[in-house]
Amino acid sequence: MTRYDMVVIGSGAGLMVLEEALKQGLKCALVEKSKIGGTCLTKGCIPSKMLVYPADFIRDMERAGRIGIGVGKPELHWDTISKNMWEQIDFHEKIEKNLLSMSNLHVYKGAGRFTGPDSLAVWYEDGRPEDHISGEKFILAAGARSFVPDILGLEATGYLTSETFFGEKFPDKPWESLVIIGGGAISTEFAHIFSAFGTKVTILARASTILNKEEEEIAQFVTQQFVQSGVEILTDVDVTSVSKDKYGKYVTAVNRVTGERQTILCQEILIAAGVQSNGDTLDLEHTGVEVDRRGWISTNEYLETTQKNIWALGDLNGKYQFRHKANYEALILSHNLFKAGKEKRREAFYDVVPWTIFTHPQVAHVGMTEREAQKSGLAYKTAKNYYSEVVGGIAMGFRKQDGDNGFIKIIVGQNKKILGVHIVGPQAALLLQPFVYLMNEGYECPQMGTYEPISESMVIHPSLNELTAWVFEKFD
Ligand SMILES: Cc1cc2nc3c(=O)[nH]c(=O)nc-3n(C[C@H](O)[C@H](O)[C@H](O)COP(=O)(O)OP(=O)(O)OC[C@H]3O[C@@H](n4cnc5c(N)ncnc54)[C@H](O)[C@@H]3O)c2cc1C
Ligand SMILES: NC(=O)c1ccc[n+]([C@@H]2O[C@H](COP(=O)([O-])OP(=O)(O)OC[C@H]3O[C@@H](n4cnc5c(N)ncnc54)[C@H](O)[C@@H]3O)[C@@H](O)[C@H]2O)c1
Repeated sequence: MTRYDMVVIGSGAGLMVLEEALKQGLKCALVEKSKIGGTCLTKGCIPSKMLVYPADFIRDMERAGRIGIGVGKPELHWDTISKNMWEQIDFHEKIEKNLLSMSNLHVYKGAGRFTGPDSLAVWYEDGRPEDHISGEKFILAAGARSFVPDILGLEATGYLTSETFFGEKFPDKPWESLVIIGGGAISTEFAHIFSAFGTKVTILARASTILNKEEEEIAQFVTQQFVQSGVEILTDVDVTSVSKDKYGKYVTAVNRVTGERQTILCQEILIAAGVQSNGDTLDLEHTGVEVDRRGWISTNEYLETTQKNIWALGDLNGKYQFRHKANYEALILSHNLFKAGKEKRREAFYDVVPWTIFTHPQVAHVGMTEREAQKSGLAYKTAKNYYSEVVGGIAMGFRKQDGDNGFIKIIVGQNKKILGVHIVGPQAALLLQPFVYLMNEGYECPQMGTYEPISESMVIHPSLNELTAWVFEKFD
């Protein structure tokens, strides 16, 4: 049995810790059962944004008349759009080649499961005999996978998840109609993409609104914009069954409040009902690693699990599922493992986690919603400003009475402390990011006037903010 100084399971943000370990000259193993690069690169943030941008462009063209530009009906070149997207996904091959050339690293392309607190079996899909390895330290970065609700007829009818969409079920052309089950981030990004590409989209959401983690006014605003663009939204519904015949797929949903039943005919069904931990694939019962009742691995502020030689980061610990959050944790862990003495260890904080839903209009979020501020009992005040109130927005064609006139809403506590910021409209991610830096100043970053609030903050991924924030990593 080969023994390693460090074994990393999962090649998303896990790669960042691995790279640091390799730089230190440690003998390392990487265990990855799928494409190297993880969800973000191969089936998440990056390929989805290669589709979002063309969809944004179509929506901008549609409103160009307001600023005095005439354009014809946009023509969709699906081959070009798909090619650009697959080029990004295929980057995993380059990363793998590079890793394979490293002398102090062995890459195991299989599924890892613990056989003891410091030993792992690697199982291969192609039937090769298992490998057995052991390690001094283990980094769990195995992420999460789509949660598929138990719906009558679903398996027999067939459906997509983000994993199969960015895989074997990628369509030859946009569907004529699509039902999306779920009303969160994936749902609203895919609804934007495919409605702009001409697909008739219906969203079936269990909650009383789509985007139910967002500021209520913003969820309503996006709902109105979607309806305006022809997206049908049914909220408060339970999907009870699906079936198919020669005309297509049928999705039946029952309103949880009124009991009304509705059946929708569509060409394809996308499940976007949240994610579940991949912790259950790791046979953690052979270790002392504790998981919570939903299977997320419990970690403390140092990303330590309850087993002293095992750390966990990213989606797997259930604390916000964003790539920039996983990166933040990977940097903290690398620092603590390789650069710090015990007393100088960095702690992970989750008070200032920003995100952007790249739907249309874009939605950006950091800190508390007003409802959360109310619940907290803190004294607070709010303020709103609309795109139509500033020349930049007016020049983009926004007027007070326009239905798509987006806004920023801030929630501020005592002593001018920023509690929450929510933006809906063009470039929301870019507009939000400075608030993230401010919210971190004097908290994560003790000295004022340095670039630390930028370099130490989470930077919304994948947004153009990375252009300005990552420059601090490029010193000669
Ligand atoms: C469609 C979509 C769009 C998204 N868009 C955004 C976005 O715009 N911005 C954003 O910040 N986040 C986005 N996310 C979320 C983001 O992708 C995740 O938060 C992030 O990738 C998590 O990184 P990770 O390193 O924790 O896990 P992952 O990147 O998921 O890596 C885990 C890896 O572990 C492997 N693995 C799992 N179990 C085992 C095992 N037993 N043995 C071996 N290997 C194993 C998996 O194959 C996987 O490659 C999106 C997600 C999806 C699905
Ligand atoms: N731009 C981004 O940062 C981005 C984009 C896409 C995905 N993501 C991440 O990926 C993860 C997965 O995205 P997601 O959209 O699947 O999850 P999500 O948690 O954002 O949304 C899931 C939604 O589905 C609803 N739901 C659950 N079960 C349902 C059912 N049976 N029927 C109808 N609705 C149901 C939930 O109420 C929830 O609103 C998220 O955690 C998110 O953080 C991020």
